[in-house]
Amino acid sequence: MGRQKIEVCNVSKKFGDSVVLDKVSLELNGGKIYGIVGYNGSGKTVLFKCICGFYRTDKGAIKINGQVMHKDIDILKGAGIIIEEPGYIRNFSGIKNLECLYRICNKPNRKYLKTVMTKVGLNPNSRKPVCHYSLGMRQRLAIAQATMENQEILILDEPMNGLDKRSVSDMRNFFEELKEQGKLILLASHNKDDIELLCDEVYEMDMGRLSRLR
Ligand SMILES: Nc1ncnc2c1ncn2[C@@H]1O[C@H](COP(=O)(O)OP(=O)(O)OP(=O)(O)O)[C@@H](O)[C@H]1O
Repeated sequence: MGRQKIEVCNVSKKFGDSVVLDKVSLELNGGKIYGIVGYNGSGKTVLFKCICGFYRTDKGAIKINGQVMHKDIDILKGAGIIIEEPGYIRNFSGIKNLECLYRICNKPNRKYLKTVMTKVGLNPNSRKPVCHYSLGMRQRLAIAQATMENQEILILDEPMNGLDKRSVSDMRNFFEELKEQGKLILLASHNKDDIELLCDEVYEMDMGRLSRLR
Protein backbone atom coordinates (compact mmCIF):
# COMPACT_ATOMS: atom_id res chain seq x y z
CA MET A 1 0.00 0.00 0.00
CA GLY A 2 1.32 3.47 -0.93
CA ARG A 3 1.95 6.26 1.53
CA GLN A 4 -1.21 7.85 2.88
CA LYS A 5 -2.00 11.52 2.33
CA ILE A 6 -4.57 13.75 4.00
CA GLU A 7 -5.13 17.30 2.79
CA VAL A 8 -7.16 19.84 4.74
CA CYS A 9 -7.74 22.71 2.32
CA ASN A 10 -8.93 26.04 3.71
CA VAL A 11 -11.57 24.44 5.91
CA SER A 12 -14.04 26.55 7.92
CA LYS A 13 -16.82 25.43 10.22
CA LYS A 14 -19.32 27.26 12.40
CA PHE A 15 -21.75 26.07 15.06
CA GLY A 16 -24.49 28.70 15.05
CA ASP A 17 -22.67 32.03 15.05
CA SER A 18 -19.51 30.70 16.55
CA VAL A 19 -16.60 30.05 14.20
CA VAL A 20 -14.89 26.86 15.34
CA LEU A 21 -12.54 26.30 12.39
CA ASP A 22 -11.28 29.33 10.52
CA LYS A 23 -9.63 28.64 7.14
CA VAL A 24 -7.60 25.69 8.38
CA SER A 25 -5.08 24.14 5.99
CA LEU A 26 -2.85 21.18 6.72
CA GLU A 27 -1.10 18.45 4.76
CA LEU A 28 -0.34 15.12 6.39
CA ASN A 29 1.74 12.31 4.93
CA GLY A 30 2.46 8.71 5.89
CA GLY A 31 5.68 8.03 7.79
CA LYS A 32 5.32 11.13 9.96
CA ILE A 33 3.80 12.08 13.29
CA TYR A 34 1.91 15.37 13.49
CA GLY A 35 0.94 17.05 16.75
CA ILE A 36 -1.72 19.64 17.42
CA VAL A 37 -1.70 21.52 20.71
CA GLY A 38 -4.23 24.06 21.89
CA TYR A 39 -6.44 25.16 24.73
CA ASN A 40 -9.77 23.53 25.65
CA GLY A 41 -12.36 24.41 23.10
CA SER A 42 -9.87 25.67 20.50
CA GLY A 43 -11.22 23.34 17.80
CA LYS A 44 -8.87 20.33 17.79
CA THR A 45 -11.55 17.68 18.17
CA VAL A 46 -13.84 19.34 15.63
CA LEU A 47 -10.97 19.31 13.11
CA PHE A 48 -10.37 15.61 13.84
CA LYS A 49 -14.07 14.84 13.41
CA CYS A 50 -14.10 16.69 10.07
CA ILE A 51 -11.06 14.69 8.91
CA CYS A 52 -12.84 11.46 9.91
CA GLY A 53 -15.97 12.55 8.04
CA PHE A 54 -18.09 12.68 11.24
CA TYR A 55 -18.78 16.41 10.69
CA ARG A 56 -19.28 18.24 7.41
CA THR A 57 -17.25 21.36 6.77
CA ASP A 58 -18.98 24.61 5.76
CA LYS A 59 -16.20 25.73 3.43
CA GLY A 60 -13.07 24.18 1.98
CA ALA A 61 -12.34 20.51 1.38
CA ILE A 62 -10.77 17.49 3.00
CA LYS A 63 -9.06 15.02 0.69
CA ILE A 64 -7.97 11.53 1.61
CA ASN A 65 -5.50 10.19 -0.92
CA GLY A 66 -6.99 12.62 -3.44
CA GLN A 67 -10.59 11.64 -2.72
CA VAL A 68 -12.83 14.46 -1.55
CA MET A 69 -14.69 13.82 1.74
CA HIS A 70 -18.50 13.78 1.39
CA LYS A 71 -18.16 13.74 -2.41
CA ASP A 72 -16.02 10.76 -3.40
CA ILE A 73 -16.12 9.12 0.06
CA ASP A 74 -18.45 9.34 3.07
CA ILE A 75 -16.08 8.51 5.87
CA LEU A 76 -12.37 8.03 6.58
CA LYS A 77 -11.82 4.32 6.07
CA GLY A 78 -8.77 2.35 7.12
CA ALA A 79 -8.04 4.50 10.15
CA GLY A 80 -7.58 3.75 13.83
CA ILE A 81 -9.33 6.49 15.75
CA ILE A 82 -9.46 7.66 19.36
CA ILE A 83 -11.87 10.54 19.79
CA GLU A 84 -13.35 10.82 23.27
CA GLU A 85 -13.37 7.81 25.52
CA PRO A 86 -14.47 4.62 23.78
CA GLY A 87 -17.33 2.69 25.34
CA TYR A 88 -16.44 -0.77 26.56
CA ILE A 89 -18.45 -3.65 27.94
CA ARG A 90 -17.64 -3.04 31.58
CA ASN A 91 -17.78 -6.56 32.93
CA PHE A 92 -15.65 -8.04 30.12
CA SER A 93 -11.87 -8.23 30.33
CA GLY A 94 -9.70 -6.01 28.10
CA ILE A 95 -8.92 -8.73 25.57
CA LYS A 96 -12.56 -9.85 25.43
CA ASN A 97 -13.60 -6.27 24.59
CA LEU A 98 -10.99 -6.09 21.83
CA GLU A 99 -12.15 -9.45 20.47
CA CYS A 100 -15.76 -8.25 20.32
CA LEU A 101 -14.80 -5.06 18.48
CA TYR A 102 -12.42 -6.84 16.16
CA ARG A 103 -15.10 -9.38 15.32
CA ILE A 104 -17.32 -6.67 13.81
CA CYS A 105 -15.07 -6.56 10.72
CA ASN A 106 -12.63 -9.41 11.09
CA LYS A 107 -12.07 -12.84 12.49
CA PRO A 108 -10.25 -12.20 15.76
CA ASN A 109 -6.67 -13.32 15.85
CA ARG A 110 -6.12 -13.77 19.56
CA LYS A 111 -2.38 -14.10 19.19
CA TYR A 112 -2.12 -10.75 17.39
CA LEU A 113 -4.45 -9.04 19.88
CA LYS A 114 -2.24 -10.34 22.69
CA THR A 115 0.79 -8.84 20.97
CA VAL A 116 -0.94 -5.44 20.68
CA MET A 117 -2.03 -5.53 24.33
CA THR A 118 1.50 -6.34 25.43
CA LYS A 119 2.83 -3.48 23.26
CA VAL A 120 0.64 -0.98 25.12
CA GLY A 121 1.65 -2.42 28.48
CA LEU A 122 -1.48 -4.41 29.39
CA ASN A 123 -1.43 -8.03 30.49
CA PRO A 124 -3.43 -9.90 27.82
CA ASN A 125 -4.01 -12.83 30.17
CA SER A 126 -5.55 -10.68 32.90
CA ARG A 127 -9.20 -11.49 33.56
CA LYS A 128 -9.78 -8.18 35.30
CA PRO A 129 -13.01 -6.61 33.97
CA VAL A 130 -12.66 -3.23 32.31
CA CYS A 131 -14.83 -1.59 35.01
CA HIS A 132 -11.91 -2.17 37.39
CA TYR A 133 -9.37 -0.61 35.04
CA SER A 134 -7.68 2.62 36.06
CA LEU A 135 -7.94 5.68 33.76
CA GLY A 136 -4.46 4.95 32.41
CA MET A 137 -5.35 1.30 31.73
CA ARG A 138 -8.49 2.34 29.84
CA GLN A 139 -6.37 4.74 27.81
CA ARG A 140 -3.90 1.96 27.01
CA LEU A 141 -6.80 -0.23 25.90
CA ALA A 142 -8.05 2.60 23.66
CA ILE A 143 -4.61 2.77 22.03
CA ALA A 144 -4.66 -1.02 21.56
CA GLN A 145 -8.11 -0.70 19.99
CA ALA A 146 -6.97 2.05 17.59
CA THR A 147 -3.96 0.07 16.46
CA MET A 148 -5.22 -3.53 16.55
CA GLU A 149 -6.24 -3.63 12.89
CA ASN A 150 -2.85 -2.38 11.72
CA GLN A 151 -4.45 0.63 10.07
CA GLU A 152 -2.32 2.96 7.96
CA ILE A 153 -3.81 6.15 9.45
CA LEU A 154 -4.09 6.88 13.18
CA ILE A 155 -6.16 9.82 14.43
CA LEU A 156 -5.55 10.09 18.16
CA ASP A 157 -7.22 12.83 20.21
CA GLU A 158 -5.41 13.06 23.57
CA PRO A 159 -3.94 9.53 23.46
CA MET A 160 -1.69 10.28 26.45
CA ASN A 161 -4.65 11.27 28.64
CA GLY A 162 -4.25 9.80 32.13
CA LEU A 163 -0.91 8.16 31.42
CA ASP A 164 1.96 8.57 33.85
CA LYS A 165 5.44 9.65 32.72
CA ARG A 166 6.75 6.14 32.15
CA SER A 167 3.67 5.10 30.17
CA VAL A 168 3.94 8.23 28.03
CA SER A 169 7.49 7.25 27.23
CA ASP A 170 6.41 3.63 26.39
CA MET A 171 3.69 4.99 24.08
CA ARG A 172 6.18 7.31 22.41
CA ASN A 173 8.32 4.28 21.53
CA PHE A 174 5.25 2.44 20.25
CA PHE A 175 4.11 5.38 18.07
CA GLU A 176 7.65 5.78 16.73
CA GLU A 177 7.65 2.11 15.75
CA LEU A 178 4.35 2.63 13.90
CA LYS A 179 5.74 5.71 12.17
CA GLU A 180 8.78 3.69 11.02
CA GLN A 181 6.29 1.30 9.40
CA GLY A 182 5.08 4.27 7.31
CA LYS A 183 1.89 5.04 9.16
CA LEU A 184 0.38 8.52 9.21
CA ILE A 185 -0.19 9.62 12.80
CA LEU A 186 -2.10 12.72 13.89
CA LEU A 187 -2.20 13.50 17.62
CA ALA A 188 -3.81 16.20 19.72
CA SER A 189 -2.54 17.08 23.15
CA HIS A 190 -2.74 19.83 25.74
CA ASN A 191 0.75 19.00 26.80
CA LYS A 192 3.45 20.48 24.58
CA ASP A 193 6.13 18.37 26.29
CA ASP A 194 4.24 15.15 25.52
CA ILE A 195 4.50 15.72 21.81
CA GLU A 196 7.61 17.86 21.50
CA LEU A 197 9.87 14.80 21.36
CA LEU A 198 7.54 12.64 19.33
CA CYS A 199 6.21 14.80 16.51
CA ASP A 200 7.86 15.69 13.24
CA GLU A 201 5.62 18.72 12.86
CA VAL A 202 3.79 20.59 15.62
CA TYR A 203 0.82 22.93 15.11
CA GLU A 204 -1.16 25.10 17.47
CA MET A 205 -4.90 25.61 17.30
CA ASP A 206 -6.04 28.91 18.75
CA MET A 207 -9.70 29.88 18.48
CA GLY A 208 -10.11 27.88 15.28
CA ARG A 209 -6.94 29.12 13.61
CA LEU A 210 -4.10 26.73 12.98
CA SER A 211 -0.47 27.85 12.90
CA ARG A 212 2.72 25.85 12.64
CA LEU A 213 4.99 25.92 15.67
CA ARG A 214 7.75 23.84 14.12
N1 LIG B 1 -21.66 19.41 18.08
C1 LIG B 1 -21.36 20.64 18.50
N2 LIG B 1 -22.30 21.61 18.55
C2 LIG B 1 -22.01 22.87 18.96
N3 LIG B 1 -20.79 23.27 19.35
C3 LIG B 1 -19.80 22.34 19.31
C4 LIG B 1 -20.03 20.99 18.89
N4 LIG B 1 -18.86 20.30 18.96
C5 LIG B 1 -17.94 21.19 19.40
N5 LIG B 1 -18.50 22.40 19.60
C6 LIG B 1 -17.81 23.62 20.07
O1 LIG B 1 -16.68 23.82 19.24
C7 LIG B 1 -15.61 24.38 19.99
C8 LIG B 1 -14.35 23.54 19.79
O2 LIG B 1 -14.53 22.30 20.45
P1 LIG B 1 -13.47 21.12 20.38
O3 LIG B 1 -14.10 19.93 21.02
O4 LIG B 1 -12.97 20.97 19.00
O5 LIG B 1 -12.29 21.70 21.29
P2 LIG B 1 -10.90 21.01 21.65
O6 LIG B 1 -9.82 21.90 21.17
O7 LIG B 1 -10.88 19.60 21.18
O8 LIG B 1 -11.00 21.06 23.24
P3 LIG B 1 -10.47 20.06 24.36
O9 LIG B 1 -9.01 20.37 24.46
O10 LIG B 1 -11.23 20.48 25.57
O11 LIG B 1 -10.75 18.65 23.93
C9 LIG B 1 -16.08 24.45 21.43
O12 LIG B 1 -16.52 25.77 21.68
C10 LIG B 1 -17.24 23.49 21.47
O13 LIG B 1 -18.19 23.88 22.42
